[in-house]
Amino acid sequence: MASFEVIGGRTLHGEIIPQGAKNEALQILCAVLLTSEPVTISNIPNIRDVNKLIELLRDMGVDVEQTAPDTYVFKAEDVNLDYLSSEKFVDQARAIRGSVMILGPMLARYGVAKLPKPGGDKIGRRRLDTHFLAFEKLGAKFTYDANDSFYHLEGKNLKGTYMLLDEASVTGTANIVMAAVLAEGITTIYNAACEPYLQQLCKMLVRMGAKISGIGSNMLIIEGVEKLGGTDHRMLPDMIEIGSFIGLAGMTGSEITIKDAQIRELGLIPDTFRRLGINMEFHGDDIFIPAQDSYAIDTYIDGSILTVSDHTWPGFTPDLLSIALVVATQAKGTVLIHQKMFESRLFFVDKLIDMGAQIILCDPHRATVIGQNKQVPLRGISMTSPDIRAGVALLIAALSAEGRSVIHNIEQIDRGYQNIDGRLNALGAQISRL
Ligand SMILES: CC(=O)N[C@H]1[C@@H](OP(=O)(O)OP(=O)(O)OC[C@H]2O[C@@H](n3ccc(=O)[nH]c3=O)[C@H](O)[C@@H]2O)O[C@H](CO)[C@@H](O)[C@@H]1O
Ligand SMILES: C=C(OP(=O)(O)O)C(=O)O
Repeated sequence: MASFEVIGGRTLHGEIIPQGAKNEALQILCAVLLTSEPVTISNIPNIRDVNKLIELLRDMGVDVEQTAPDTYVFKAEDVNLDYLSSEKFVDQARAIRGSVMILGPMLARYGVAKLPKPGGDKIGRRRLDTHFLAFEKLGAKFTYDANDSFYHLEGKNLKGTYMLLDEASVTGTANIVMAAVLAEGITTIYNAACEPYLQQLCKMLVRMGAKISGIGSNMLIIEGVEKLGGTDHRMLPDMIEIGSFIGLAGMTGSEITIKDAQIRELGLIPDTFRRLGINMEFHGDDIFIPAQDSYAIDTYIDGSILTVSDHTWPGFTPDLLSIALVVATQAKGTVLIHQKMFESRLFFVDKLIDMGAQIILCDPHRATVIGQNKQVPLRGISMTSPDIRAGVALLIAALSAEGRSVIHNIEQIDRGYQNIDGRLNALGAQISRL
């Protein structure tokens, strides 16, 4: 288990370029399985989860060539179906959440797919029913083996149909879209998730020859085609990393410019941090966050306490609530953080309380944060990162705190943030890998 040692209390200064989006990358990489032609993908983040998925694809028989540090060409001509029965496949698929999205493309192209329970953050129940109910609607036969937690799918002739998803699952929608593009006839997916990740996936599939309308809305209409061809695709900047940097700047009183942030794709992220008191200016597509000695949480128009809660897109993403929470601990004012989707994502507040933050964990989903207006700084402690976003929230807390902190289990952070210590040290942070 690797750790970061962080010497807090330093202000940072300078420009930072966000990495390519992790959750988009996981979808886009799986889509290369849909064609035998080359697919060139650029702005691929160099992070653990993405590298693991690339390795998995290579081991499945996909030809993978790295042509630049962030660019790869994939050619899925000879996919080895037997590999899905190997022990190595089980280990690889169990290590990341993104592996679940090989199911749709494999089913669509080869009529068969299987997967053990995928990995990802342990942040509460993460059911996959939406995926399998939809595959069944397309005509696939689904079985679940409870002994080894293996999901099996079979179906050579998928047929388009109307479906109303039981929830707007992000990876679920990606999986269904990737199965439907090669199904016969028309598939209508209502209550589809519509995050920028999915919009990017759909746009890429259209460039490959798919027929998809309604992109960006919660109703996707897909007319199946016989085959798809190759394409080029460039990943958007990671909106969760951008939100994390906005929070970091506010909390540490730093002046930071986030370069080429593709602001129109950020939805409510900038405004949510503004309501927590963080000033920012848009200079073209750059976000400039000036140094602030203090910042104040907004109230509602009637003066009542602000709530920051997650929602499916275009609502505020659940992946930034932990960052919003940590930012609030040093703001002036009070906020209720309401994590509606996941039931175990707020428990990391214990560590912030140990650092001196004023937080009441009301129940697993809600925490009231009473900001200390930078009058009482957090103090450095030793702590363990429970999940990727809590890990970065703790890193931000440690960077703002007085003294030395040690964060254990930083593999969680490395899952989704490329060389975070090197990039933040270049802005003046003091983070060492132990
Ligand atoms: C690899 C990847 O892309 N992971 C993201 C993806 O995970 P993932 O696709 O696994 O998450 P889902 O969208 O399926 O659902 C997340 C959780 O929210 C619940 N739920 C979902 C939709 C809904 O309308 N109501 C509801 O309560 C689900 O029951 C589940 O517990 O989307 C999540 C929700 O944005 C993000 O946190 C993850 O970072
Ligand atoms: C929960 C997350 O990732 P995963 O779905 O890969 O666990 C996340 O990116 O915040």
